[in-house]
Amino acid sequence: MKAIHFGAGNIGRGFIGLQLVKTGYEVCFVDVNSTVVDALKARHTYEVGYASEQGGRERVDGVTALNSLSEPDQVIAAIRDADVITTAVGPSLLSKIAPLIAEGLRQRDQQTPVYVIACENMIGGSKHLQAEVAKHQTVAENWYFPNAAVDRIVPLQHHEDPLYVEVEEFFEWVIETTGLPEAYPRIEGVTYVENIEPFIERKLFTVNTGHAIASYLGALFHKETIAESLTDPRIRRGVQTALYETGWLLLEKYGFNPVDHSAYIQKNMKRFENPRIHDEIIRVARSPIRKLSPSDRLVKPAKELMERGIEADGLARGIAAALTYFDPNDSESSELNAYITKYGIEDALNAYLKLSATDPLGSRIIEHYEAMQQQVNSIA
Ligand SMILES: NC(=O)C1=CN([C@@H]2O[C@H](COP(=O)(O)OP(=O)(O)OC[C@H]3O[C@@H](n4cnc5c(N)ncnc54)[C@H](O)[C@@H]3O)[C@@H](O)[C@H]2O)C=CC1
Ligand SMILES: O=P(O)(O)OC[C@H]1O[C@](O)(CO)[C@@H](O)[C@@H]1O
Repeated sequence: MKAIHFGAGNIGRGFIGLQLVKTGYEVCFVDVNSTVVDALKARHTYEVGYASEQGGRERVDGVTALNSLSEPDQVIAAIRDADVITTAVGPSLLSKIAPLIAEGLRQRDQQTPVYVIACENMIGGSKHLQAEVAKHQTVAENWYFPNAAVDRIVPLQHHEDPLYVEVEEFFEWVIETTGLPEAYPRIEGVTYVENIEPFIERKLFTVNTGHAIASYLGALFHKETIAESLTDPRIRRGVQTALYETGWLLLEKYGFNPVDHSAYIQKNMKRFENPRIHDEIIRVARSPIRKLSPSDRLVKPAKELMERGIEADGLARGIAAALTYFDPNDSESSELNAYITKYGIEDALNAYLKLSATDPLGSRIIEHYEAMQQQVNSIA
């Protein structure tokens, strides 16, 4: 059994590659980072460490890698032979890897099924990748693109060994089975469900909404990590408020049990506070334009709540904080900041969040944004 995994980064090595190897796949990582690719090719093994009370390390053996920039033909050949293709490159890069995947799929024996699973923080990731592949190649009937949700906190890594990756112990990987043949491959640790929507929204609107707001409020109050942010009652309250709002929405939409969902929120607050994980604000806050887009973790639940006549003030505050965020090393943050400086907050709301300053959510965001501007000046 062969698997190709695009993106030998933190979640690629620390979660997806690990589970594939545990299942018995020979895993070939594809990446553009030559340090990581060369080390994987030379050693064929790496270690995953656990940031938990028990700690411990696991060896991931029998892996190799290819560089998609310098070895595109080899990547295409590897796709020809693969049973499963997974990705963890970041949502905005799926369009970049799609041509190579399309060419590899085109060259396959068309009788053999293949499963392509995007493991990205986005709703409908695999179907989005399928649409990107379809721009280059007609998608055959037995190329399956089941949507997935992946959850494990893997912070930025700062080790001498470029392959070592430290992860939290908790993980959840959910794959949608609707439309798959009976004999779809089972991956160790994966939960298979017929309808992924409740799972991906529960995860995105809790783990990712809470994390994002902790990061943007954290940046506003000059914190360095998520755990540090949550020791500040102003930030903690902001995160909890937003999570009870998204919780209300999830209960309305999917009929989750309120007691179970409250426990899920508290479990995630504990994950954010894990003292063994140094999760830097810059990682969790990265790509604010994507995180502020109408289909992502902040604006989507806020809009859906307001449409139901339910308050979303905590989310509005989190969104405002995201609009104040600035990291000069993050291209999206730089773009957003330059846009706000040039055209003002109302136009930015329109251009990036697809919200008008006069609608109830837009006007709440602007009120918070203006209050925060004063706060920025007073705590600077
Ligand atoms: N780190 C985490 O805790 C989690 C991350 N995710 C998702 O996984 C995805 C990756 O996140 P991370 O692993 O944290 O990021 P990362 O930056 O550590 O890994 C991304 C990898 O993709 C590689 N890459 C970039 N362009 C490429 C290309 N054209 N072809 C092949 N590889 C390419 C990069 O060199 C890097 O090694 C994101 O969508 C993220 O939302 C999901 C759950 C948890
Ligand atoms: O990877 P993204 O979408 O930029 O967002 C970072 C988020 O993803 C995770 O790494 C995993 O869901 C969270 O820890 C964090 O909230």
